[in-house]
Amino acid sequence: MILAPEDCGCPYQDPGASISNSPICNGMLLFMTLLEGFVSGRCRIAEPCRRVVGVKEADEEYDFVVVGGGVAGPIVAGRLAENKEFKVLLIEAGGPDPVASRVPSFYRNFWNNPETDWLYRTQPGNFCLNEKRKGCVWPRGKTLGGSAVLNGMMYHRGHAADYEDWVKFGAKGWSWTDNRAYFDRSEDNKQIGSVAKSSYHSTGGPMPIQQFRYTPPIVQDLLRGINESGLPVIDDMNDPNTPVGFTVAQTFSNNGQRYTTARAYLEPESERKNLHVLLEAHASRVLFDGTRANGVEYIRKGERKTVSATKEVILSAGALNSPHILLLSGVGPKDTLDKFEIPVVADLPHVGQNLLNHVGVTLHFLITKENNTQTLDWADATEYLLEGTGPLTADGMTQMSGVLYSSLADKQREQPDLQFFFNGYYAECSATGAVGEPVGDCPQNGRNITSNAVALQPRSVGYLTINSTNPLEPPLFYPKYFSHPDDMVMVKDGARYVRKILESKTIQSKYGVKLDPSHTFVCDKAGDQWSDKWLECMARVYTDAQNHQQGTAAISRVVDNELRVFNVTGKSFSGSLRNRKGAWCGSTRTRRTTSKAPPPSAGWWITVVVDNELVFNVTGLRVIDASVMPTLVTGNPQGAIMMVAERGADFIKTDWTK
Ligand SMILES: Cc1cc2nc3c(=O)[nH]c(=O)nc-3n(C[C@H](O)[C@H](O)[C@H](O)COP(=O)(O)OP(=O)(O)OC[C@H]3O[C@@H](n4cnc5c(N)ncnc54)[C@H](O)[C@@H]3O)c2cc1C
Repeated sequence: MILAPEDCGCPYQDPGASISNSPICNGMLLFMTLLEGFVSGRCRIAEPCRRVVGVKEADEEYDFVVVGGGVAGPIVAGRLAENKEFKVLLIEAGGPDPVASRVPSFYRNFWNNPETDWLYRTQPGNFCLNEKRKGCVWPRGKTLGGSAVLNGMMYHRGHAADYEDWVKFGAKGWSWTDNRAYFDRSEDNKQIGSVAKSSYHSTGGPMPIQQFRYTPPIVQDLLRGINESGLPVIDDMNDPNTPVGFTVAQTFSNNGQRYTTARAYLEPESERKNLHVLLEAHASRVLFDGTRANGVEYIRKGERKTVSATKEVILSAGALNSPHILLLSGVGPKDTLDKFEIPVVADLPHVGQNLLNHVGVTLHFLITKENNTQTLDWADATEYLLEGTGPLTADGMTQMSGVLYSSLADKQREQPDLQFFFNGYYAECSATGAVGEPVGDCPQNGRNITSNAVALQPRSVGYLTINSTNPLEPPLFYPKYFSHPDDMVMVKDGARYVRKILESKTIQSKYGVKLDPSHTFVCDKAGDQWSDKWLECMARVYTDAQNHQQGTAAISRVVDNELRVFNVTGKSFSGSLRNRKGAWCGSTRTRRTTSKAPPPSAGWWITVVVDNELVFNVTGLRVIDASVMPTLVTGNPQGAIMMVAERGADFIKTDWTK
């Protein structure tokens, strides 16, 4: 019965990138291809009638052009298109949201796949040394849905103190209280009254939030072990009354399926005619008339094309790509632009700076009381296809997380600076679907799991820059991990908590967990296991470069409080930002400036009084994504990025509906 595709009442649509290319299931083509075919044949998963597959070609002109269909872009485009007067284009470099990625257990199947991942790596340094000095791997989603197609789906809003830090950084009007309504606007919490309380969650937004339908037994045992270790077990990481503790996280999911913002906020072109989605279109630069952004150049099927934006261009290409596009467009540090002979539109020294990311150590363990077998089998696959339940509805141990204070944390602020992740028991691959199929060709005693201890407030700050003017050549990423000694202190503190948990009575008696010698041997000479020196060696070799990059076009450095790109050029000044009618519309700032920009030819602008002279901002250009978040949120960032996108869309709508 499960073999036959269902009749969904709409023609079959492109299912997007396939898991058959997944490097993680190398050599398991037959079973994985069959399973994927069955998944694509289920109406409630593939939803062909609701599928966004993109327009064949873009029109010549739109009111708004949004670049990047990841987490932020679909929210911005979807919210703008709610106004029927606006004509909106969303440009995405990758293809459609892969249907198979809706199966939560295929969490890792789209990593390292050139069809869905930008395949980024950092520049090498004294970290990620297991990668043979080639830097760290940074998976980044290249598909409609963006990095949310590759991510662990954990929903976290951060802590109130995070947004106090934003305000301290200069992001006026971005406190927890200011942001709260926009978190609420996006959320449709399915567990209010059980796991979540209505006082800090909401319903009715486009994004479904809930725990997965399946939790592997080891997760419950880990929570028992955590309790035995005297560490807190809590219901909800978003409850401000329990700022630290471990739990089964709530996720961006519904009915056993992953939800991206592309799925939650976009509708097919047939239903929303004023929103076009252009897929497989790589935006190469923003086009300007003077300092006014008026379009985007993109590369599609090997051809360079342009599209006009009569009102605004919005960059939502993520913290690694939005600054890249800015630099290629002549918005960035003048010396860099001069070096590559890119005409300077705005000398903004902070573009690409302030590259922040959580960082930690991955510790490898063996469960000695179990064999290393595949978690995915026919029975689980059938259960998922027929009932929408079972191990395929979850991402194994990844659904569990916790946050704690390191020895450096300021507990008064209730801002934890450590986060913990656990990995294993993924129902992601199988060659035959047989129960108990061994993992790999060489049978091994002991199941592999890992745990990560991560610093949420690292002091090391990186940067990115360009290596060429070729838009298809990736930027250079310098994360500068562990360049500040505090970061290592936090990571070591975290690793010791992991030890405590995995050495707890329940975990030892049921699973017999021990460190995996095939990984620890590298640091044998550094010192005794768990000693300071050994931990430092482990952190530098098995660096956990998280995927929470933020800050590269930060509010108050690159964009103003309403996410408009600055172009304050001229002399040092201290003045107020006013609109054409003279109304005050922004905070005063003082900065060194170099040259004067010509007035924009059309559209709105903000004037700035500079020693009695008038200069004009870059107009018609905003950045709305993780790039603008000036300091790290202490938790998984997608929830906060969604809040930023909701606010950004609101700023634009307010400006253009006056
Ligand atoms: C493996 C992994 C696990 C994660 N786990 C979690 C988690 O559990 N919870 C959580 O909250 N966060 C998690 N994150 C982080 C989260 O996914 C990101 O922070 C978030 O997706 C960033 O959103 P964004 O909109 O800024 O960028 P993205 O989601 O990366 O979207 C950017 C989009 O722009 C497109 N794009 C880029 N350049 C161009 C161009 N030149 N032209 C056209 N399009 C372009 C990209 O293809 C992409 O679709 C994880 C991330 C990864 C990679």
